[in-house]
Amino acid sequence: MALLTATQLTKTFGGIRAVDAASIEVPEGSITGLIGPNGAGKTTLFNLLSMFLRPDSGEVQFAEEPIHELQPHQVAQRGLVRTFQVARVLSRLSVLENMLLAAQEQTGEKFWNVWWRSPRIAQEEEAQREYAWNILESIGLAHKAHDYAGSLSGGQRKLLELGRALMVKPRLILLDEPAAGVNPTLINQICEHIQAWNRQGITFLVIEHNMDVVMSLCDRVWVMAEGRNLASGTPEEVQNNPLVLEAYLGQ
Ligand SMILES: Nc1ncnc2c1ncn2[C@@H]1O[C@H](COP(=O)(O)OP(=O)(O)OP(=O)(O)O)[C@@H](O)[C@H]1O
Repeated sequence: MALLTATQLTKTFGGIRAVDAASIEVPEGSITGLIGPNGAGKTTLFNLLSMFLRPDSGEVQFAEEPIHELQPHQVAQRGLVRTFQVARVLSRLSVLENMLLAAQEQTGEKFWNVWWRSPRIAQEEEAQREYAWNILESIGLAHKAHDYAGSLSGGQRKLLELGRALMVKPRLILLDEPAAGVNPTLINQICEHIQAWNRQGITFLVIEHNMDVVMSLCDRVWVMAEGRNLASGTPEEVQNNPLVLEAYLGQ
């Protein structure tokens, strides 16, 4: 079953058609890849899928419901969250505080709920704290919980972004370049964490330029070029597709 389906999405910026009638399907339980040369429209497509940008036209269905009229926090409440190419961690807060804030930020929780601590809210906060610890342990960041997020390496920030996305117990995570700027050892660890969470039932759509990562991680890959769909198939099919090679070489 498709968990996410986008049909004929278009987005223009001034004269530039960043996404041009592009479609994509993400099967439930999959790790699906999204690749394409620089400027192909991948990040813009992510923004459209998570409602950070509104499409000029086209439709997005998540869990069989249309979501293209919703706000990003409403999309997150339904279980679709995204990470960013440049990790959006708050450097002057601790790793644990970043985790705790993520759930509130992503689901649009009201500010007064955060400081007006009724016993029920205090209890929920305790449960969230425990959940955050469990995630930090599972992604190997528990020993950094009380360090400033600003002191983390690029790869650890990417892990923290993954952790923050996991805080809202999502069904689907859109991961924007999880391996970019990360050292090879940590790339392997990030891949293992993604696979482990996938086995626990979370679906992933991953933008990635590192082809080794795409090949080892993804069940199926969609290729974009100049805002449009170019190809889709298994990683091997896509890698051997002459159109795909041409799009990359022509860059
Ligand atoms: N806010 C914006 N205003 C104007 N043009 C934009 C905007 N966002 C993206 N674009 C343009 O849209 C096109 C697609 O950009 P996008 O960032 O989606 O590509 P990408 O495939 O994610 O590229 P990369 O792999 O380099 O991150 C590019 O030509 C880009 O310059």
